[in-house]
Amino acid sequence: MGLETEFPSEFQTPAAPPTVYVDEKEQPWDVKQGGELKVPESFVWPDAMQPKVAFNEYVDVPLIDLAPCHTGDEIGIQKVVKEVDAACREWGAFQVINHGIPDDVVLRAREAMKRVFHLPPEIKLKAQRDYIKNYNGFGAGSMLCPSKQWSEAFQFLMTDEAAPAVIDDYGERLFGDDKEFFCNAIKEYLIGNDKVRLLIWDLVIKGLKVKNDSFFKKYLSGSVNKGFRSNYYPPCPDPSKVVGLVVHTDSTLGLVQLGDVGGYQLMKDGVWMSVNPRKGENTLCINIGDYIEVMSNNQYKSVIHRVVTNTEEERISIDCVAQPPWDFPLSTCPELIDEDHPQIYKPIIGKEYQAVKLEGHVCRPQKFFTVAGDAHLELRHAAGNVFSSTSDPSVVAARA
Ligand SMILES: O=C(O)CCC(=O)C(=O)O
Ligand SMILES: [Fe+2]
Repeated sequence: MGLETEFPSEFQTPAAPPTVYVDEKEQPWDVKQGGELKVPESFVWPDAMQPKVAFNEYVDVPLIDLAPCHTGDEIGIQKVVKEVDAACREWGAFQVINHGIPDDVVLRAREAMKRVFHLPPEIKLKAQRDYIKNYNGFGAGSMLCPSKQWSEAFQFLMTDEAAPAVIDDYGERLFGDDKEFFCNAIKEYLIGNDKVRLLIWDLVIKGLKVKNDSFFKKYLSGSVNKGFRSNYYPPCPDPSKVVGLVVHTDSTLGLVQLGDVGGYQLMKDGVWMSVNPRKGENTLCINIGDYIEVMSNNQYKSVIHRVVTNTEEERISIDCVAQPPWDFPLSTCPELIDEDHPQIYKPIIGKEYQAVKLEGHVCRPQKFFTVAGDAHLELRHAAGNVFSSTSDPSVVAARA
């Protein structure tokens, strides 16, 4: 079945799709060497890029209670706006409770994804990622990273109108006649996420004190593409040598359900920190993303993050995003540019921006569109991300 949301034709010839583990007979995490589970050599990352902070050396990122936004308590809402504003400026990420997605909806979505990731490779192959058309389906952790990550992911990007058919199609391929649980769980979860996204978006506009909010509102109007992405990180015999998900920033506002197991790490002031997933508390982790960083003239930060693994427990996360059509002109809100706050970013079309990311510049590709040229390149290196292109020697070494 054709999916409505396809990449523009410029994207349809990616240089080389990364390895898709699901097409191998055995998954790397199940391969025994001499009777013991070991990390295959091809998964070992260069020293400088190996994670040094453990999955459970937790820090608390700002935790914001959204309850007042549901009761309409004006004083409470003002407090939430201030908290969100401070978190976006300092961290680029925060966790929320009382976001409005009921516990049982979250649990069903998580259970559905657990069933998906536990399917045998030959079934997953039926939903293999389509690297030519739209990057939807099953595949290696990050499609932006040519090195092997200790994870796999299932994702799709689609318009609201296309969503039910896309989900039914994947349900059929993965579960046949038993697809109902999966389909209902994912559809319900997406509806819940839409409401939270609009709420956060509103708080962002209030926090930035923008008088004419149409600049921001345009972003989420019209034929918006919704993205669903679930990541699976199996236990790893040696987490110090591998990367679960490569260092990156999210393009757009991301609502990440971190699950109960640590592993999500963000970088703040040049230091990696493991975010406490707050087991059992029904939180969402909000990543501000690059687009809002650009729209806000760098007042709100797009958080640099990655995922590390552990030896004991598998980890599943679910990340939902929304983005305007590919020809959306990404630019800075005119109200947020003045003498004291000169424009940081050149305007760019959404698809050009994505093309830069897909080329392998996986983390804050600012060098391509800051007014000041290369000024922000340092950041990528500070994040330990030395991928500047797929011909980068360290990448080639890591792939060999
Ligand atoms: O697995 C996680 O916790 C985060 C996943 C993530 O960063 C992503 O899907 O962009
Ligand atoms: Fe991310």
